Amino acid sequence: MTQMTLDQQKIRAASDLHPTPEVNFVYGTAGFRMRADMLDSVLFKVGILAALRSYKLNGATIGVMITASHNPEEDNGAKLVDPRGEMLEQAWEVYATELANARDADSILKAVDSIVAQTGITFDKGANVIYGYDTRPSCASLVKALEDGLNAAGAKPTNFGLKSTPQLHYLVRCINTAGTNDAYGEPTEEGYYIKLSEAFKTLMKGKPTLSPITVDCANGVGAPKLADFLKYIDHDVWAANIVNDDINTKGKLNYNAGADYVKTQQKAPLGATLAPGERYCSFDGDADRLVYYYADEAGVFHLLDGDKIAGLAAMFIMDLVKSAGVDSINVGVVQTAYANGSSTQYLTKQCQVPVSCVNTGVKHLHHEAEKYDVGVYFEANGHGTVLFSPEALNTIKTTESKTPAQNTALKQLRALTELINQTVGDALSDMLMVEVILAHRNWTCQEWDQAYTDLPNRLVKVVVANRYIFKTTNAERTVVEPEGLQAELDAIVSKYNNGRSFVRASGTEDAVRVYAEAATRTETDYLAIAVAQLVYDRGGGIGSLPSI
Ligand SMILES: CC(=O)N[C@H]1[C@@H](OP(=O)(O)O)O[C@H](CO)[C@@H](O)[C@@H]1O
Ligand SMILES: [Mg+2]
Repeated sequence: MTQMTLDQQKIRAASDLHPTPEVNFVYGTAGFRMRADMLDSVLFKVGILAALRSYKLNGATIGVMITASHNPEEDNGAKLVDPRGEMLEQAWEVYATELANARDADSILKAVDSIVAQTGITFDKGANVIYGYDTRPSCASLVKALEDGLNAAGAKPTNFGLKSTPQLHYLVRCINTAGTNDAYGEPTEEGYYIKLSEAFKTLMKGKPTLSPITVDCANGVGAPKLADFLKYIDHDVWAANIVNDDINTKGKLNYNAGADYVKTQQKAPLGATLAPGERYCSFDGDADRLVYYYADEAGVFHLLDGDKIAGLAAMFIMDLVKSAGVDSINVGVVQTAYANGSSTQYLTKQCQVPVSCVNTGVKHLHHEAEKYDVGVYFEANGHGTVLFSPEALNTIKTTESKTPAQNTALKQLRALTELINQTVGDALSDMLMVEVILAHRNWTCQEWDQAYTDLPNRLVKVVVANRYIFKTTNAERTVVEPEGLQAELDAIVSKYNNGRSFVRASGTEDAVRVYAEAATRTETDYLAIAVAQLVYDRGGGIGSLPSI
């Protein structure tokens, strides 16, 4: 039944059951994320907010994903998903933060009223919210808090159960596009597997069978979901060994495993012994990030991160676009300042692909990627995807082939648009894309890695009294405050061959991040520590600094 207004009494009564602790909550880069035992009130309010967002959009289905991605098991979090499967519109992040910090029923109702007034919400079309959660033990009680919020605000809730983050994004888009020209797929988990597996099989047709890949699932939701996906693929076409698939033992989630661990530690996860010549990859805890790696003949570990995946994808798509005779489609790559300098050089100089650099955070990359016909975006940490514009999709769909070769290329391009999850970075879909490209190129990881050599790089965290005094511009590559800091930084950087360094306040941790790269490992370490020292001195550093 639809309603014309919110039931204030209901919200008041329910909010008494979810008291707000004295914590400053922020809807940040990745939604709300912190220790799970602090999040009960937050989830209750996320329920209210998701309902409001749906009312605002005339009953379009909104998603809520309960996860803390690669964070330790004791953390949890929540992110809202907009109707096309995208991240919540930025203006609403402010409302999320306001509501989360309203400490009693009166303040909650006041915050709700203010959101309703500011955004011009009407209630007559009702509200629909779907939600899913990862494998964390805290999810069960947080789901209850979320449901209380949804019910109090009069939304129709649908529990989709255990899901990877990208699966939830997929479902939201499918539900909202069902029955339109733009229908994204069957709004079920099975529909997701069918869409991906059919496209994958089309792309693998006639290509050499790859040796089985080993997939580290960080003991997270990716493990059962990948196992489910495998049921749709004939073992002779493609096979994967799943490691770190224990989602039931306490303390194992993300522990010394997963994409974030492999990227930051630059080593293989627990449970994977690298055999030279074989392929390995890691998902993160909610299966939206992916990195590859391998060992060379000498047993040395090599990482193929988001930058490498972006390069591989961009080159492949450019070639395919040419073979399909749709060269009018332009391909661009979007990176952040954390992209390795060698990757940017390779893309711009060697491949002649336009590259944009934007602020950290997937939403920034996603929006920039929408400006290209085909926008390939990846953070170095392995979160990313490829977006095809509606015009590009239309061209790919309607172009008629003149030769068998063109016909095959067009079919493959169409399948690629189905294989790639266009809503958000998706470890499973991205992995299948990489596997397809390696099969088409007949490449090993080592051959893929030959495109360029990463510059040695180092990421250092500096804890300071107040990280927000560090303000940046130029896609976070230039510091504007504290005044004069950039000049000092430049002076340091100029002493190193191929040196590059920048500093910015983290959006997810209470620290300033220092990134440095240079021609050699030693130079990189010295540069990183010198810049970290500068930040420490200017920012009133706390605790000890990492050493060389
Ligand atoms: C250097 C780095 O990896 N930063 C990460 C990290 O953001 P920070 O704002 O740097 O804390 O978490 C974000 C959310 O997961 C991710 O998008 C981003 O790439
Ligand atoms: Mg994640």
